[in-house]
Amino acid sequence: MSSSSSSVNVDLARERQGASIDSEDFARWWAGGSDKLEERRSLERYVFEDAELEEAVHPSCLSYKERYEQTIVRSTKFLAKLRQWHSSKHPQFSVSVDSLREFRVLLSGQLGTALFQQSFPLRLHLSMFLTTLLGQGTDEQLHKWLSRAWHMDGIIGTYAQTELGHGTYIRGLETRADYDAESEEFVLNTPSLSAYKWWPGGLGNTANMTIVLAQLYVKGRHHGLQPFLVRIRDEETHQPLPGIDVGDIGPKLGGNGVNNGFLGLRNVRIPRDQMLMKNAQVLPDGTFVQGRPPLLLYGTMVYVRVITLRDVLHGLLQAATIATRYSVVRRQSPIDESQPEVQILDHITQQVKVLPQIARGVCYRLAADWLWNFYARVLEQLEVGAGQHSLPELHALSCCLKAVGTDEASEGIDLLRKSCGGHGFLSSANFDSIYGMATAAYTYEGEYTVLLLQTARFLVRQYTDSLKRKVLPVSVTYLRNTARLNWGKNLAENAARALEISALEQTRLAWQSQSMHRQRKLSEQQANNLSGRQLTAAAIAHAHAFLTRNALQELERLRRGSLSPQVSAVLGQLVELFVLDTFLRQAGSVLRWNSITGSQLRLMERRFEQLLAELRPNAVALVDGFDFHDRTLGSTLGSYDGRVYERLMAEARRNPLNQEPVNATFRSHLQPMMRGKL
Ligand SMILES: CCCCCCCCCCCCCCCCCC(=O)SCCNC(=O)CCNC(=O)[C@H](O)C(C)(C)COP(=O)(O)OP(=O)(O)OC[C@H]1O[C@@H](n2cnc3c(N)ncnc32)[C@H](O)[C@@H]1OP(=O)(O)O
Ligand SMILES: Cc1cc2nc3c(=O)[nH]c(=O)nc-3n(C[C@H](O)[C@H](O)[C@H](O)COP(=O)(O)OP(=O)(O)OC[C@H]3O[C@@H](n4cnc5c(N)ncnc54)[C@H](O)[C@@H]3O)c2cc1C
Repeated sequence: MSSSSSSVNVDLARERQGASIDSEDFARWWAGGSDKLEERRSLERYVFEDAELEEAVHPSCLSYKERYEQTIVRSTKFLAKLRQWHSSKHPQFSVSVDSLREFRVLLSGQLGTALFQQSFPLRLHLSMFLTTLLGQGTDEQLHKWLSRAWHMDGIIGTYAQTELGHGTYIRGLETRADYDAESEEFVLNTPSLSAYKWWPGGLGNTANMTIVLAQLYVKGRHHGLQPFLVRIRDEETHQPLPGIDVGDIGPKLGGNGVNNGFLGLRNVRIPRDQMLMKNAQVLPDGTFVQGRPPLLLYGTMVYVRVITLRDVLHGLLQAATIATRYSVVRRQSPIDESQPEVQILDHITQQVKVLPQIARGVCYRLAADWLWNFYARVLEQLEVGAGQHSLPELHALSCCLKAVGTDEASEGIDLLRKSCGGHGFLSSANFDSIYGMATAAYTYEGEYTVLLLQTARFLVRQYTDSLKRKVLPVSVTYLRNTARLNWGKNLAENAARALEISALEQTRLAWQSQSMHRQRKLSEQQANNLSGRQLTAAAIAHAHAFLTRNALQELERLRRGSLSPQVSAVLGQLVELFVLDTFLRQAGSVLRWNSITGSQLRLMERRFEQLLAELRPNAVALVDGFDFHDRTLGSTLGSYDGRVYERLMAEARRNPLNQEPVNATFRSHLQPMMRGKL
């Protein structure tokens, strides 16, 4: 349970009593077992009961500079606490990809989001800086840097890849590192305005070191992009070092605690051993040695894409928790004129807005767990240098799931915001910061369309392999199944199969489009550009086919394990709702590629509505089961006690504008204006 149950709103209390599932039972499953649930709750108590971590005023009422300063004050305190707690629980701790992920899940899933609704700059150190060091550093480099970096001993890092002129097309990055064999140093430069690094989180005022992605030149010869470890601020004084031009890029639509920055480099020299050399090396005499495949340089991007699905599903479920609780507390309009006004969740149109978002978040979680395990397997294959590895499949899947997941989670969060009417628009409801973070993820770490095109490239290749009767990777085996839809009794199975057929046909269409343009003697790139609509549609359809099939398969797998009957039943309803909802939202594409009659479609719609009715009584128990602490939700509308109006009023009164009866602008401007003296 998230917080005290004293004076709970009566409607909310009645919902809890009337549920047929036990939210604690669900919470144990959701957390991965009772030990994990208890461990997280004890950590939350440890952090949230610290008064120093509370905010005196709502962050939306602070200036940009004040917000940065307050974020630093609180985030350093928070990280110190988190470290103490972590080392008491894990005394034998060693830094690894797994442990970083665990730490990152703590930061993004619950605690980090709770305390820093617009995120905080030190996150980049823990996510991208450490991950790149781990993935791209040699053993000697790890020995030298990793422990210091983990403990932030004189090091606060970030990851500087994007430039003012280029984010997507990273081969076009302009920052260069020229090797000087005499001094055994690299000389780094951003030769133009468009070469300035632009966007890295924490770069503005916080980081004193960064990994810089730069084009390597040795004796004038180009050796592609490489990562360099560059100190940008003095460890003691924090002054920018000679040749460094650094600052913050300014307020954004969301994530305003992140301190995204710019960086110019003029003849900045670093020792040879500060190029991260796990993949490629420059020997002292300037000999360039390409070790592992150059593509592995992109490893950090794959990691963050894999993990982003999990980040955004948490945001979606936070928004769904807020909207669900509000929807049972809020009463508006009677359905039957002779009866009192109903809880807005009793309007079926409200159920359509809220319940599918819960189902979506849960099924994204099933996909995110699957994707993480797949990522870990591929990492092992790469570590042992296996000739046959699944990196292309992982890249293709992580791209389309990151793209579609961030797009649909953002869309879901905004729908949930709108489902709360006017109050949903207030910053104190907290949809703005949840949305801001989710929609940022649509762009960062690979923009939506660009990632879809990467997936499509893989799909078309697999499709042509299928024509040659080759064995296909597991996530695309359906491309070989040319059977038409065989409508059966299991509606979810029909829907999942129809989505696979749509994905297959979209891929075929994309391939045909490319081939048609190639026959007109266009280059491969021109043909790809002209087929862009078909290619992106294929990648979106593939993501939907994967997400629905994966949800059905994971449900079966989990049911073979130790699910309680209650969790099994409600999970079954959620998975079915997700599959039917995906099918109905994609009706245009589905009907284009499948022969489905009007009455079959009506059956789907009826079952969809039935599922809404079945889930309605358990809606509150379900969102309680996600176990978001009130501090995590940070919302006047979504707190555990449902005392919405009291909290709205209290938050309004806390607003700095209400701390004095008459604002000074009355005398300085309003009154003179009324007297015609302005
Ligand atoms: C509310 C909830 C939200 C809560 C959130 C809370 C949590 C907050 C946490 C905050 C911390 C995280 C903050 C993250 C900040 C973002 C950091 C960034 O954006 S950093 C900046 C991120 N920037 C970006 O992401 C930039 C995006 N751009 C790119 O990634 C690339 O330039 C490109 C892929 C588009 C093209 O690259 P190019 O070199 O031109 O390649 P070609 O197209 O010519 O393909 C050649 C071959 O390579 C293959 N291949 C390609 N990639 C990969 C791969 N990764 N692997 C494997 N293979 C790959 C490809 O398949 C092809 O194979 P084949 O067909 O030949 O066999
Ligand atoms: C909140 C936030 C945090 C970030 N943090 C970091 C960070 O820590 N470190 C870092 O290095 N970077 C960071 N970035 C940068 C981020 O990775 C890039 O913004 C992102 O990769 C998109 O690149 P872009 O901005 O160049 O967009 P562009 O590529 O310029 O996109 C603009 C439009 O062009 C289209 N387009 C571009 N190329 C193609 C193509 N080949 N085919 C079809 N359409 C195309 C896109 O679809 C889009 O519609 C961050 C960005 C944000 C928003």
